[in-house]
Order: sequence, then C-alpha cells, then structure tokens
Amino acid sequence: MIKLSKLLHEHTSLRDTDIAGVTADSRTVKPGYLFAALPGTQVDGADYILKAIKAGAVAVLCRPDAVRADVMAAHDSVIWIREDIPAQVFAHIAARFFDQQPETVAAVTGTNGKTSVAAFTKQIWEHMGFKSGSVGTLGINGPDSHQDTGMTTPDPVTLQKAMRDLCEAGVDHVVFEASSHGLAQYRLDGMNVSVAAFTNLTRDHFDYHGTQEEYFNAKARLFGEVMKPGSVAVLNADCPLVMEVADICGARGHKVITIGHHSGDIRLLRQQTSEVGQDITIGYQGEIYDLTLPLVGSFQAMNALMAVGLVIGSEGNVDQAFEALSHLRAVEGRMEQAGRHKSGARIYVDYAHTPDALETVLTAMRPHVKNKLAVVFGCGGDRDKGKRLIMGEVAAQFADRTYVTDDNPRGETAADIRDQIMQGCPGAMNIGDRASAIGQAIADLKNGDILLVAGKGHEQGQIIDNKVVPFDDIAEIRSALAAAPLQPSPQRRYGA
Ligand SMILES: CC(=O)N[C@H]1[C@@H](OP(=O)(O)OP(=O)(O)OC[C@H]2O[C@@H](n3ccc(=O)[nH]c3=O)[C@H](O)[C@@H]2O)O[C@H](CO)[C@@H](O)[C@@H]1O[C@H](C)C(=O)N[C@@H](C)C(=O)N[C@H](CCC(=O)O)C(=O)O
Ligand SMILES: Nc1ncnc2c1ncn2[C@@H]1O[C@H](COP(=O)(O)OP(=O)(O)OP(=O)(O)O)[C@@H](O)[C@H]1O
Ligand SMILES: N[C@H](CCC[C@H](N)C(=O)O)C(=O)O
Ligand SMILES: [Mg+2]
Repeated sequence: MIKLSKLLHEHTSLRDTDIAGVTADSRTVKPGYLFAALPGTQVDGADYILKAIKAGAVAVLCRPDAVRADVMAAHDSVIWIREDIPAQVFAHIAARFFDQQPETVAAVTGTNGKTSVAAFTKQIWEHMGFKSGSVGTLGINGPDSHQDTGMTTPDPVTLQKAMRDLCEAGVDHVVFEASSHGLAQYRLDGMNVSVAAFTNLTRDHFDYHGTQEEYFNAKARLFGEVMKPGSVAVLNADCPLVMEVADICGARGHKVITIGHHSGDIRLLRQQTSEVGQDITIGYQGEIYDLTLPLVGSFQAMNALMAVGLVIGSEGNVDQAFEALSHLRAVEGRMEQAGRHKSGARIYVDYAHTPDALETVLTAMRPHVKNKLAVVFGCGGDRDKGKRLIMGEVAAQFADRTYVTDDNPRGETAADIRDQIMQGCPGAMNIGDRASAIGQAIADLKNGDILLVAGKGHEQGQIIDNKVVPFDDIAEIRSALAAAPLQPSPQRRYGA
C-alpha cells in the first residue's frame, strides 16, 4: 500500500487514498488499484474504465477528454486524474510505486547493437566486481536470475518491478535497452538514467513510426527528455546522425563521450582479425590500450567500446574497463557459432533482422570465408514491409548463396513475405519451412564455406498467426548436422 499523494506529487488538490497496485490493463485490476487508461494501437484503454472500476479501481488516470462529466459524477468515489499524456505520467507513477532503482542506471538505444552493448556492459561491470543486471531483448537478467518478458523495453510496471527485484538481489548497476517503441510510448520515462548510449540509426520499424524522422525523434527522446539535464551520453562518432544527437545533448547539458574509428574520445586505432576474434588498439586520453577481443565480427569492437563508454561514463575505473574487454563472451544468438559441418564449414546464428545488420554481419564474415558465404533468412510479418526487398538486395550483393525462408510470419501470409524478399534476390532459393531451408543450406556446404542463419538469433519460437510454435535455429542446425555427420560446438552460453 502506498498513499496516492506519494505517487502524484504534482496533484496536491486531489483527495488522498491508499493505492494497493497500479496497472494499465483493466484485466489485472484488483480492489484498491490505480488504473491508467492509455490509448493504444488496437483499442483505447479509456473504453475499459468502467470495467476497471467494477474490478475495484479507486483511482483512474486518463486523458482529459476520455470520460464525460456525468460518468465521473456517477462514480465520484473514484479519484479522477486527468492528464494530456497519461502514459508519461503513468511511467512516473509506476516508478514511485516500486520506488527502488539501482544506483547506476545505463540505457542503450539505436537500431542495431542494443542487446550486444547492454550484455557487454553487464559483463564488464561483473568483471569489475559490481553486482549487475540487464533488461532487454534477452529478458530481465540479475546476478542469478533470468526472466523472459517477450519485449525489448517492457511496460512501466514490469520494468519498475524488475528494478525493485534487482535492488533486492543486491544489484547496484543496471543497463537496459531503450527501444523506439518503448520511448515513443513513454514506457521508461520513470527511469533515473545517468548515462546512455546511441549505437546507430538505420532503417527499421517504419510500420510503427511512419517516417525516419519520427523514428529518430523517438530515439532522441532518451537524451532530450528522459535523461535528467547534466547526464552522460555515449555517442557513435561514425554514425551520420551523431551531430544531431550531440546538439540535443548539448542543449540539455549532458557530457558527451564519442567513440569512433577516425575521430572520437575513445578511438579504435587498429583492428586485425585473429584466431580467437580480433586484436585491437584503442586510444583514450593519451593512453594506448592493446588487447585481444575474443569476439568474431569487426562491428563487435564498436559495440564493446560503446559498453566501455557507458562504464567510464558511470564513473567506472578506465583501466579496469579496458582490461575487461579481453574477457568478453559472445552474446547469445549474436554471431554465435552453432556448429561445424563435416567439410569443416562453420555455421553461425545471428539476430540480423534489418538491412544494415544483414550487410554488417555478411561483411564481417567475408574475411573468414575461404570459399562461399551462404545465408538463410526471412523477414517478420506485421513489421516494416519496406525492408524486405532491401534485405533481399543485401543478400544478393553480400552473400554467394541465399536461401529465403520464413521468420515470424505473424498475421501475414508467409509466402507473400518471401515473394517480397525474392524481388531483391531473384537468384535465391525460396524454401518456406525454416527447418528445411536450414537443412538444404547445410547439405550444400563445402570446405571453406560459412553459413549464416540470420534473423531469429536467440528466439525460441516461431510466431505463426497468434501462436508460438517452438523453434530454435541452433537446435535445427544441430539436428541437420546430425543427419549429416557433425561436430556441434559446445553448449550455448548466456551473455546477458
Ligand atoms: C505496437 C506496440 O508497441 N504495442 C504495445 C502496446 O500495445 P497497444 O498500444 O497495441 O495496446 P492496445 O491493445 O491497443 O491497448 C491499449 C491499452 O488498453 C489496455 N486494455 C486493453 C484491453 C483490455 O481489455 N483492457 C485494457 O485495459 C491495454 O493494457 C493498453 O494499455 O502496449 C502494450 C502494453 O505495454 C504492449 O504489450 C504492446 O506491445 C506489443 C505486444 C508488441 O508487439 N510490441 C512490439 C512492436 C514492441 O514494442 N517492440 C519493441 C522492440 C522493437 C525493436 O526491435 O526495437 C519492444 O520494446 O519490445
Ligand atoms: N553496431 C552494430 N552495427 C550494425 N549492426 C549490428 C551492430 N551490432 C549488432 N549488429 C547486428 O544487429 C543484430 C542485432 O543485434 P542486437 O541484438 O545487439 O541489436 P538490438 O538493437 O538489440 O536489436 P533489437 O532491436 O531487436 O532489440 C546482430 O545480430 C547483428 O547482426
Ligand atoms: N524486436 C524486433 C525483433 C524482430 C525479430 C525478427 N525475428 C522478427 O520477428 O521480425 C521486433 O519485434 O520487431
Ligand atoms: Mg535488443
């Protein structure tokens, strides 16, 4: 129980009452709850206010025009809180209800690399001896706990409850992924973010944001609105939009740390592929750091340095942060080696599900390919349709053999999605069933080839209509390899 006045400092004129819980879903209202009626993409939460009251809601947060005066009068025992942006107010209410956040809260936004940067940040903190947590696509991860949420940025109640649970587990450092949906829907406005990174911005989610500008504006909210003035921003100096983000940060008085190849405070001066990953040389504040990064994929060096930026930006020891880089582990489903074919060909699973990510991973693999580079991929249904043809073109340009297959068709006809991709890569094989596509690609492998199975990474299911059918790329690769004599790689590890 908590007093309403503690949740809403701004509304001093409201009658006070005890609040037993807070929710934005009428189906989970219990007696004594505050119900937030939020507009959505499917329905308007305001249509469920009377249901919430019937279930015992004692306070209702909604838009000023959401309820007629006579309805409010008929329910005058309910405390009505009327706000222009109820979702934003609700995020603060949820934060005050759960009322605990780790001392250091870092956030990561950007089109690609959020999960990777978050996982590396957590690993570096752990290496430095901090009790750490992470929240994102790989779920809520504490020092000894894991919970899937199915979201990258969970709703405010799940997020704030996770913060309290992590604090109770002794966590003092947490890093979370700020998705563009999460930012646009104010899910994380109650977070006390002290340092945040912007990895990059390329095409994705046009289905939701409409234009690239709106997509950028959603991401930029993290720096311009969510973080308190005078925080720290870690920016990718190689990203064409870095100046726009830096201007937003400047106006808000944030300290900026830039990371880049040719310019930046933390500079990647040298990068050379090695047996175990890559040898890199980094320059920072006049010091040179030479180390081996045990990660495959040149782009992972930038992700690792963004993580160092977050650690340094949250007052972590600089030498310890760089030293930790040589201990980083691959992140589950990101450039993860899944097995090796009898021919010696290696097979990787990766979460590339945007044109930029697919191009980035295929380019990163090329130096390791002695013969042909093959890719199996598809595109998710009910998501940005415009990226499908482009991803087809990327595969045609950067791979030698392409197998177009199903990702998560969701509510769309899978064959139509594949046809849209095939327009960009007419020479590809079109095999709808993902297990069969993987099987065919493996059967075609020759010595010196590399096969990339892209798009689903760590995912454990395939979403067809509204149902989730169990599916794991790594397991399918292993069973296809078992059909052909195999050498599977060791058990998968959790990086976050
Ligand atoms: C498009 C989108 O982001 N949708 C999210 C949004 O749902 P919505 O706006 O469609 O909600 P709605 O169904 O219209 O309902 C509106 C309101 O009425 C309430 N309601 C509804 C029915 C009822 O009986 N009673 C009731 O009170 C709902 O609880 C809600 O508050 O708010 C819901 C509650 O927070 C989310 O679960 C839901 O995520 C859906 C499942 C989803 O798939 N989201 C994806 C696109 C997403 O957010 N992805 C990003 C990652 C993207 C990336 O890769 O960058 C993420 O952060 O996970
Ligand atoms: N810095 C990067 N630049 C370009 N592509 C990247 C970068 N880092 C990772 N990728 C590619 O993007 C894929 C997704 O990476 P990751 O899961 O870290 O991103 P994300 O931003 O968390 O994605 P999501 O939006 O699904 O949460 C990787 O599997 C890889 O193919
Ligand atoms: N967070 C992303 C993940 C996409 C993964 C891909 N497998 C797909 O289903 O499109 C989304 O929900 O858009
Ligand atoms: Mg992610």
